[in-house]
Amino acid sequence: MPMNAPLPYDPIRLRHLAGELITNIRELGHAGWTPATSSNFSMRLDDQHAAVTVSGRNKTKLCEADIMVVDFDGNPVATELKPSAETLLHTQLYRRFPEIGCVLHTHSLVQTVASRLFAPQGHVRFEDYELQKAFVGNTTHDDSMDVPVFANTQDMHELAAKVEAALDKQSMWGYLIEGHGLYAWGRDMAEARRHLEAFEFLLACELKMLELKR
Ligand SMILES: CSCCC(=O)C(=O)COP(=O)(O)O
Ligand SMILES: [Zn+2]
Repeated sequence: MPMNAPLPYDPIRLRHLAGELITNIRELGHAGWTPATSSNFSMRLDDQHAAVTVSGRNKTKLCEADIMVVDFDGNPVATELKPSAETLLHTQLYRRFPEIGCVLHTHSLVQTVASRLFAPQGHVRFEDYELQKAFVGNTTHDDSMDVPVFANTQDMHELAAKVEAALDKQSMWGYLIEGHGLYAWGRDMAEARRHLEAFEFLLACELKMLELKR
C-alpha cells in the first residue's frame, strides 16, 4: 500500500475492537488458557477485514501494538506485522458466516487433554447437560451435541478445508484440534466467550466422568 494512502478500514472501530480484545484476552491469559504465547483471537472489523492478534505475543500482557488488521485471505493490511500463524482458521469463518463477529482460540489444559482423549472418535458428544443451553440454538439439555476433533497439522489450508467440510454437514460453535486446543466463535465477544466457557466446562465434566468411571 503506498505511503499516505487512506486506510481501507475504519481506524476508530479498530481501536474500539482492540480494547475489547485486549481486556478479554488478558483475562483468558490470567486464567491459564494461553500458556507460552499460545492462542489467538480476532474480531470482525467490516465485511472484508478482521482485527487479529500478532503472532507469538504474550497474551497476559497484550497491548494495542499486538493487534493488527488482515483481509479475509489472511494477508496483513497496512502493516509489516506478522499475523497469527492460524489466521486462516479465523478468516474462513468471517468469510462464510457474515453474522460471526468474534473467534477465540485457546490452549487450556482441559481442552488439550480432551482433544487427545477424544481424537480416536473424531468428536466429543455432550448429552444431558443443562449448560448445553449456553450455545445459541440449543433450547434444551435433551439435544445431543457433537464437537468435532480434527487432527493437528501445521498446514492451515489443509485444516481449514477439513473445517469447511464439517461446516457443510453440521452447525457448530467450535471444534477441537488434537493435542492443540479449542476454537470457539459467536456473533460478538460476549457470545464467543460464553461458548468458549461452556466448551471448557463441559469438556472438564467429560474428563471427570471418565476419571470417576475408571
Ligand atoms: C507456542 S503456541 C504454537 C502456535 C499456536 O498453536 C498458537 O495458538 C499461537 O500461534 P500464533 O501464531 O497465533 O502466536
Ligand atoms: Zn493454537
